[in-house]
Amino acid sequence: MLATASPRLHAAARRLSLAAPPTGALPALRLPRSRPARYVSLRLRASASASAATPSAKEDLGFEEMAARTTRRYYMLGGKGGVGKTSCAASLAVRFANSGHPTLVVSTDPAHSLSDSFAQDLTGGALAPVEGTDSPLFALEINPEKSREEFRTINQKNGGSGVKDFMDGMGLGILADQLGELKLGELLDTPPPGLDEAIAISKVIQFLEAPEYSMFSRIVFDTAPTGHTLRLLSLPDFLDASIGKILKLRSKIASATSAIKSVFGQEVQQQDAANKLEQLRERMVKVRELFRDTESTEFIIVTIPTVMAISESGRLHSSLQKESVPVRRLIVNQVLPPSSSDCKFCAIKRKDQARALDMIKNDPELMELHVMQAPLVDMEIRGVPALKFLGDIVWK
Ligand SMILES: Nc1ncnc2c1ncn2[C@@H]1O[C@H](COP(=O)(O)OP(=O)(O)OP(=O)(O)O)[C@@H](O)[C@H]1O
Repeated sequence: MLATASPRLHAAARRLSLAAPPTGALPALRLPRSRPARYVSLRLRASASASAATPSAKEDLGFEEMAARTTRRYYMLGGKGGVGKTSCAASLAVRFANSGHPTLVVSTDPAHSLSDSFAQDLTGGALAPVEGTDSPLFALEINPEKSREEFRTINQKNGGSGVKDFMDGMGLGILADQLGELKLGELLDTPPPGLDEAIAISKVIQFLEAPEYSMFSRIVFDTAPTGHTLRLLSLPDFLDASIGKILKLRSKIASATSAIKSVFGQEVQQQDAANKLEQLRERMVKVRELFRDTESTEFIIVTIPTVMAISESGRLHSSLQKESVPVRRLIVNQVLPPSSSDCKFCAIKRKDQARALDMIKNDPELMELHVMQAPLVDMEIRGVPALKFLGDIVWK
């Protein structure tokens, strides 16, 4: 038998499915119009140490450990496409909000599904309050296209062929070629996958530094599928190195050409572009630091019990370890619960799942993680009541 939701929950889900959120372009990040009326005191337990990147045998990694400490903590949920990252991230956010933490859940996945998950329109690019939790819960879908546009603007100012022609004309072609070798134009024109997500995360970090957002003690990220996340992690080092070189080169060029450029009125523009690049580099460094901060951040891998998904989770885990990103928990979603009356299809499916679950037990890296199983439930998980239902089962 599958994990069964109550008829009331089913009725609530049916009502929500009639109110699908509209889609549309997302404007820039805005502040929420009003603060939530209701605040409940934090029911927090004594502080528990969470500094280890891998769990020790004695460490209790239940939900209490996640809810302990009033200081801000970030949880990034990631994994293969379609395994249930959004459902798990949204259910964790609801669970935090119901245990006393003012919480923000952010989607940086270009294919947003937070709106669908909360059955609420979150497409405005602003923090949207989510109704129905004990403590404030806000949700935010960041538009990766916007981040990309912002990046392209830097390129337009920073020199495509215009700058090269200009430098050629001044006998500075060699330097222009050096710039070309760094593939700056290419990089800026077609930003590498993961860059838009990195910029989106850095934006969230940036605005969370403002005093009006200090109330959020738990930030849950619903990240893009595995490939993007891995590229995002290697991106800061790559950008750090290339932008560093570019800026050095640019200052050499600037000193040689400033007089002539000022005649053409380009000096200010160049400086502005250099500042923006430097700003971007700093932001990327911050994202990298956040991902690696064992005190405040944890990456939770979400998977399903299939050989393919678990193999990919193993690779994701290795890459995260290589990048020193703290990972301690693994969610196996959509597990068929035991049953005494299986149909043939279910019996075969169950055997397949058991084989896949054995892979975790036998994997030297994955076996070290705290494994949580989430059952396959008999309803679509949409809206706060359904997310609470899932969250209470998974986050124990
Ligand atoms: N435990 C579960 N039981 C039943 N249905 C589930 C469960 N977990 C997720 N689902 C359903 O599976 C679908 C995909 O889930 P979700 O959007 O959370 O996945 P995702 O990994 O975020 O997907 P994407 O990679 O496309 O963003 C949704 O329809 C969701 O309701």
